[in-house]
Amino acid sequence: MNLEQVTIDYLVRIQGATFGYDASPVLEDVSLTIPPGAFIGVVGPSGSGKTSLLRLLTGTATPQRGTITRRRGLAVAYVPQLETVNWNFPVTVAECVLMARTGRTLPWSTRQERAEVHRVLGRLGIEGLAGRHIRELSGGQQQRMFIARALLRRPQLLLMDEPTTGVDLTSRHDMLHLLGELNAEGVAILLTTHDLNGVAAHLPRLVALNRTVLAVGSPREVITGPVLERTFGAPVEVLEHLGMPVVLDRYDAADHRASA
Ligand SMILES: Nc1ncnc2c1ncn2[C@@H]1O[C@H](COP(=O)(O)OP(=O)(O)OP(=O)(O)O)[C@@H](O)[C@H]1O
Repeated sequence: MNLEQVTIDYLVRIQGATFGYDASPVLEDVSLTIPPGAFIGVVGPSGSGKTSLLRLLTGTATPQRGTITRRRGLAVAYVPQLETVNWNFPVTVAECVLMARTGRTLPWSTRQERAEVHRVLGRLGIEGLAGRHIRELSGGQQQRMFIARALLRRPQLLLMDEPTTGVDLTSRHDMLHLLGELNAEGVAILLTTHDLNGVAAHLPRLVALNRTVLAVGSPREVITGPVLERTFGAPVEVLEHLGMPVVLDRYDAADHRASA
């Protein structure tokens, strides 16, 4: 075993990365390491660079300064924000999933490819929707379909942009449960979320991002008044409930003070 094999214990490492779409950077001096088995949530306000960070991780964007090192042969899959998808595209769920693998749809697929699509749809509990048009799915089902597409690539790292936006409470809970299972099976996960109480507080590790990484740690270390104020640029009140941090938005905070 050579020295490199001994010391590389990460899937992706970003060091001092600066990135912008034009002259002004949207990410500046970002350093972040994703170890094998990680389950990380990235939190930050709209426009803070969360999607851009995912683009650096997938390799669809390249930093103007700094480096990104990926473990050799790393399989990365990306689940986009639902609102960026053209849901009128005339395909069924099975076809859409299959296209992620082959670029082709059903008439030209092999029996093995179709069997794999059904296996992965079954794994996500949406096998019964295989023949439906993608437009007919609920938000939670659409997310599952995209996770199915991602899993077909057998990723070691799954990147997800806002996986719980537009889904109801039960679907959000099911989604977190599913992601927890995938993570326990060895898939590293990094997702972005706006939902501090419903999603971020339940993840093992968080990154607070606003143009640069402002904090990395457990929810108790990151979901704090000072870190959130630096990240979101406004005072945030944080309580503790059953050992977990709970963020009060201003409206809730006012109610809380009134009833205290
Ligand atoms: N393709 C693009 N061309 C030019 N500017 C872009 C492009 N994509 C994003 N930006 C800008 O880069 C900044 C960071 O955007 P990004 O989408 O990474 O933030 P975000 O944290 O994911 O936001 P949100 O939470 O709203 O999805 C924003 O100011 C945005 O307007």
